[in-house]
Amino acid sequence: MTGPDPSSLIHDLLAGSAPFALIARGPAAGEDATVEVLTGDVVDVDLLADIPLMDAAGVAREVLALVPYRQVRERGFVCHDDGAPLRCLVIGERVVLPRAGVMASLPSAPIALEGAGFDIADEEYADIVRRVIAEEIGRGEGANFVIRRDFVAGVDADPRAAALTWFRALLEHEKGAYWTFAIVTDGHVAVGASPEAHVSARNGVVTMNPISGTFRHPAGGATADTLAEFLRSTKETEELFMVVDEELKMMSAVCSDGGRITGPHLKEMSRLTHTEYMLRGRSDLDPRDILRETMFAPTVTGSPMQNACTVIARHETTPRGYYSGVAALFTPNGNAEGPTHDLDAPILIRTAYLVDGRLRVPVGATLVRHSDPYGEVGETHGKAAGVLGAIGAIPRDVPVLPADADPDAPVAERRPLAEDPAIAELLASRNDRLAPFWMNPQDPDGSGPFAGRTALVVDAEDRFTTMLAHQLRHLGLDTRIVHWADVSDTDLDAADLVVSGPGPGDPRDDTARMEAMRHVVGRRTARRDPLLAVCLSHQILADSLGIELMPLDRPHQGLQKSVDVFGEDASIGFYNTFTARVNPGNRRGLSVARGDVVTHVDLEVAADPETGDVYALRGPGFASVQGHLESILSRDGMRTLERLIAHAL
Ligand SMILES: C=C(O[C@@H]1C=C(C(=O)O)C=C[C@H]1O)C(=O)O
Ligand SMILES: NC(=O)CC[C@H](N)C(=O)O
Repeated sequence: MTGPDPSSLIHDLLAGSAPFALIARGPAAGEDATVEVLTGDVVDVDLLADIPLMDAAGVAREVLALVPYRQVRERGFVCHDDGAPLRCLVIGERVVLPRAGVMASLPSAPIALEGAGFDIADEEYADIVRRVIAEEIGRGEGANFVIRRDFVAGVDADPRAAALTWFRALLEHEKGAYWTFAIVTDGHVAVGASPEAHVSARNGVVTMNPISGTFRHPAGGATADTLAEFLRSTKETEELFMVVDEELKMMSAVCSDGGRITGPHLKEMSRLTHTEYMLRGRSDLDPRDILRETMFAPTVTGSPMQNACTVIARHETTPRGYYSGVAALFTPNGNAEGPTHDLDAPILIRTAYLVDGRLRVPVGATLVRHSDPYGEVGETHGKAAGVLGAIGAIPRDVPVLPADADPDAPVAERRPLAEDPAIAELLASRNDRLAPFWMNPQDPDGSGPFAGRTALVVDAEDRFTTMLAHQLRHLGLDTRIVHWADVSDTDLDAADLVVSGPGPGDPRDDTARMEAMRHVVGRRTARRDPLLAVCLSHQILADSLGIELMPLDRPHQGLQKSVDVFGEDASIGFYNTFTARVNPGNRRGLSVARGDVVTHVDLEVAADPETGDVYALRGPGFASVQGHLESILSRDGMRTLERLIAHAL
């Protein structure tokens, strides 16, 4: 490769004052590995739509944007607002250099840290985990939430030198990163090795890469046995499924074909191994719109995503800055039609920030119903360790050789554990549980059984509605989604089918949202107009029929279960903390818990024979379901959805 001499270029970056970005995409090794060196001017903008992709003459140009977490306000979501700018490096020059040459030119003298440690103590973090499980998941606020803590230290070094030193250290000591990068702008340094691509768009193909499930390597490194044990963990498996569901909601919002999943794969890093899926679909949206619709990943926020922002604001006391935002590279693609730019956007995790002599390395863990508080504490240490080890804040991992190893033998690159047949088998077997609808290519002909009819989906702040809408379209329905606050009676009365959606919270509350959903359900049933009520709306419907609502002993947030739905077994995904409950044994009947208030004499109840938990209801013109037929966890989702709609219509 020809090009400028890496050492003089690095020297200029170090000595100069202009902003720059260094990006190493893909695996650390390999002869054709490169580093992209980007320089240009910095512009701070307010909104994603303001990212200046065109110059004054209307010519497409390349832009690298640092998108802070506070940008969720664009979606109407809440956050602690620190005013972190949406910072754009409008690229004037791009140079691509061989990685080895750049590495050799980067500084390596250690950067001293002072007063290093976590801002939130381990015990305090464990308490937060307990509170989130009890007060959020335990009150139906959602299935999984990511709460962060920050490793902080004082740094008395030149920020540019620190940036280049840490960038080198990450290239040397971390592996498996999607992007290793250093972004230096006035007064702000961000250096990281992020494993996770949030979203990319290339030639009309959108890809998302949910990563969840974290295996902390034991001393001496991961082995097939220890990894297999991790892969068998229900918690880790369900955690990954939950974030795939949440990202499929985003894919269904931006892709005409909803998105298809492949995987699971392993992401093997220096001290951790993660599990991941890839989601792919087609979209011709402007990449800035794709980014807005997908802000931000559930793997770093939670689900349902909007309420996760509220939960984060309740349990984190300081603003996130860029943590869990993205670095978004918009590159002109020269296409004559469609979007002018491709997008590549890693999530800003495993990243060190240096501002005003303070180092900050934020890190979070996904908290789910069966999280162990100290397990999650350990996970935050494990995730921070990749960056902290590389920058010398904690000891670097020294590879431990087996006792019988020949110390003089050349160090062989270890075979990826993903190639171990037992591991490959364990990974592949995860898909047996999942919905074929989201795994297989879908034929998009739209001539399903309900063609010619309209559906209105009412969103109660859980974007499972986008997946439902996609499935409804697949079944032939002409489908529109409307937010609960925007739905009019005229809209409600006009649709052939109303699908009243799921949502966070206690269905017995009297918030404006719950009242609005009660109105939707009440109006459709009173008029005997076809209604399908899902999860929260199913609970609201049950309540209106006099069936009692109560919290489950243990939340079913992100749980897969095979249940009887009116005489057919169906494997369905559940995301509920509350349940409607009839007297056990009363599988189909009229006598419900508050027996004499039943308003529909021909109500059918599909309930658990042991607990009396109501899984589905049907009556004249309506059907409802506690589970999420749209979830990847619902292997029998499509079939059951079609049956219930056929009944309601
Ligand atoms: C939240 C972080 O990482 C995310 C959470 C993961 C998990 O909980 O298993 C795994 C990878 C990332 O998607 C972080 O590094 O701060
Ligand atoms: N997904 C949902 O609609 C959940 C409903 C309700 N918030 C519960 O937890 O039970």
